[in-house]
Amino acid sequence: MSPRIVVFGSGSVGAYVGGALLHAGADVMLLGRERMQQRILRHGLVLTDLQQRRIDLDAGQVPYRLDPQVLTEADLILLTVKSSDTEQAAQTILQHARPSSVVLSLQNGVGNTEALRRQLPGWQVLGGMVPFNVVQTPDGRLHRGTQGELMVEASPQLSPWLAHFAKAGLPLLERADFVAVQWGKLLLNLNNPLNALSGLPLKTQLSQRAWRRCLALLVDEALVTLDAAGIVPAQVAKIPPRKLPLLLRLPNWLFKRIAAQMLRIDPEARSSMWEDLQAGRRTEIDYLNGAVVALAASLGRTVPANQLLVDLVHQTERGESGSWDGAALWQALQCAR
Ligand SMILES: NC(=O)C1=CN([C@@H]2O[C@H](COP(=O)(O)OP(=O)(O)OC[C@H]3O[C@@H](n4cnc5c(N)ncnc54)[C@H](OP(=O)(O)O)[C@@H]3O)[C@@H](O)[C@H]2O)C=CC1
Ligand SMILES: CC(C)(CO)C(=O)C(=O)O
Repeated sequence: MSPRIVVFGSGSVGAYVGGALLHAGADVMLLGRERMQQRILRHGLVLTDLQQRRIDLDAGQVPYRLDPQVLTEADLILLTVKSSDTEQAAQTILQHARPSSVVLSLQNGVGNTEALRRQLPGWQVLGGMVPFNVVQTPDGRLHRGTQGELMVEASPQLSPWLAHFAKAGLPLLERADFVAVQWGKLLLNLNNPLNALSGLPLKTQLSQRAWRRCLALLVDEALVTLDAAGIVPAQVAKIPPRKLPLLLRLPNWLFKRIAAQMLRIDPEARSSMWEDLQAGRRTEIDYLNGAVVALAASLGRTVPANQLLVDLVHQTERGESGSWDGAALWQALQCAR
């Protein structure tokens, strides 16, 4: 019997990765909530990407479960809940899964693997990083709108699954410097609140210099903080972290020529935080820009631009604030500094 994968928290990323593995013949169970189950019952599981690839799975072919009991059969648990659900998910794993199962977090943020290790002492917990974007489209697809390869913390425990991921078109790039990878990804995720507050698709938002200047400020603050903490972020995209602020500040015509890679984004793509605000869910702001605020505070420093974004997103979660335009936010960030 081939080892079983359970994707715990099968929303945008989980159902996309799980669906691709299922299509490639892996033994996969999707564990999630009613919202995604209903979507799959209505539309099937349809995966598309910016290279026009399409996978169509009928609802009957997709084992989507709501009962965490399925964790008892898991050899590999792919954790894809949002960061605020990690602690509860760890308790559920502890209650139902076998301690011999491997837990691979595919979440954003720098604290999830540590939180899991704290709550699952003695378990094999590994970090993973999803570089690409997945959105749920109104016509029922899960659409991957950007490129990049999955990175995972190097471990022999993953060897039974490497071939399955490769066959699914999602090869796992093993990295020994995983904390650096997580911080490298977090620098890119500093754009999540900007994208969410702009209400614009990622490509449109990043095409506007005002928004890029806001992002450059957030990245500047994070880089200074990481330097002070002795953390060197890894390069996880085409552009090295240190060059990012300079490139982001370029005028539109030059940015489009020099950083064309950054705009190789499907017009449909939006950040996961935009999806959260649309669905009226709690966002991951405390785990993204909030992680920079917390690291700075631990060093007796402040990062006013990132702090302002944390505050604005919380206001928006409470319905006290709406969307912004880039120039107005740029002004507000300048005032905050
Ligand atoms: N979307 C993207 O493009 C990317 C996302 N990521 C990261 O991946 C992680 C997942 O993001 P994403 O897929 O967008 O999030 P989603 O909110 O789309 O998916 C998470 C799913 O987990 C479900 N869930 C939460 N708790 C439980 C539980 N206890 N039992 C069962 N199901 C549960 C949620 O249900 P419900 O909503 O009903 O609560 C939801 O369907 C995040 O850390 C995100 O930052 C990384 C790269 C790209
Ligand atoms: C891929 C990326 C950076 C897209 O914004 C993301 O991680 C997210 O939406 O959470």
